[in-house]
Amino acid sequence: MIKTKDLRKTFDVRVKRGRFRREKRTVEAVAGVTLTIEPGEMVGYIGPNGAGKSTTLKMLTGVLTPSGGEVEVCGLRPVPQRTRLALGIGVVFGQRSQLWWDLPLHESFTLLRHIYRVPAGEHHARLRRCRELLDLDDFLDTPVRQLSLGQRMRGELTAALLHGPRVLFLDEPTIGLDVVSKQAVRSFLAELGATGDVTLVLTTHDLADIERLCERLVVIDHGRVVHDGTIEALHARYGSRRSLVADLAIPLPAEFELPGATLVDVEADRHRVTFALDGVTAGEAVAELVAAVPIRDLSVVEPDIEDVVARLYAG
Ligand SMILES: Nc1ncnc2c1ncn2[C@@H]1O[C@H](COP(=O)(O)OP(=O)(O)OP(=O)(O)O)[C@@H](O)[C@H]1O
Repeated sequence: MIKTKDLRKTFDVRVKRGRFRREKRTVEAVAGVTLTIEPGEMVGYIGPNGAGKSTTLKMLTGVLTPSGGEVEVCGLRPVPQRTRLALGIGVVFGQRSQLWWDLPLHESFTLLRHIYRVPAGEHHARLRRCRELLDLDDFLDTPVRQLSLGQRMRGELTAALLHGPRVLFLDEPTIGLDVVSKQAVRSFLAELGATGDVTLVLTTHDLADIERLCERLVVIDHGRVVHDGTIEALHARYGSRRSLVADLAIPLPAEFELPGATLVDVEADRHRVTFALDGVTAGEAVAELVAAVPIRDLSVVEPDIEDVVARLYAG
């Protein structure tokens, strides 16, 4: 569905040198990205500020002409075939709007139907689905400029989907949303992704979006791909482990050892112990611990995606 080979984008910028001189400098925003994304995949495309994410998305959507390499989306070359590509893709940029500010939301949707020449039946069926899943009915008659950010974002998602795109590009779709709106947007996207009809490419700094939605994570830094795989593979690469946290009824005996796990923390006052599970399942570890000491409470903590991604960015 999406293919890039050694995709590159450079920008020529003028930087100040001394009081009067300006020097030309070339910024390599995307420095050779090779990717294949299959139909129906949900891919998180992340990286630190300035890594080249937006520039990549702009080349995939035909907004920017690549400086080098190859790119194909829905079997089309994005820049020369931009008009045809527009029929096959939907785009949501959290910071920008594709709606008409002075029109009620439903009129924006009607305009989009005419622009994309969507048959009335298809339009109404898709709109009905979005209205149900995104709870649009309370504000369909409200002018876009009066919508809250959460309401507008639900409108943006609908607008991006009404022509039935095969690929949806999302750039920070949950930025600035409160927890309830974030959950609504994430659930909607999860449901959309589960149908397998739409390929999702999601760029975000909110890693909870990625954890909830994306099996595959592509991490870019300084314009280059530094990880392409599952979140689990990233954890494995950095040796991040699950932990077993247990509140004990009595202190842990000094001689106690848990094979395949490492004791990483003891909070003396609460008799709370934390083991990193290196080579043992949570079930085996619990069984060993219960046999040795009475336990009041316990939990298994998954490795934190923020930690592992921060380590990747730092590296
Ligand atoms: N039009 C432009 N002219 C000059 N340099 C640019 C232009 N657009 C982007 N850049 C530079 O290219 C690099 C990548 O920018 P890009 O916006 O793609 O990063 P990003 O990963 O989307 O960052 P962020 O997470 O902050 O949005 C940055 O160094 C940026 O300054």
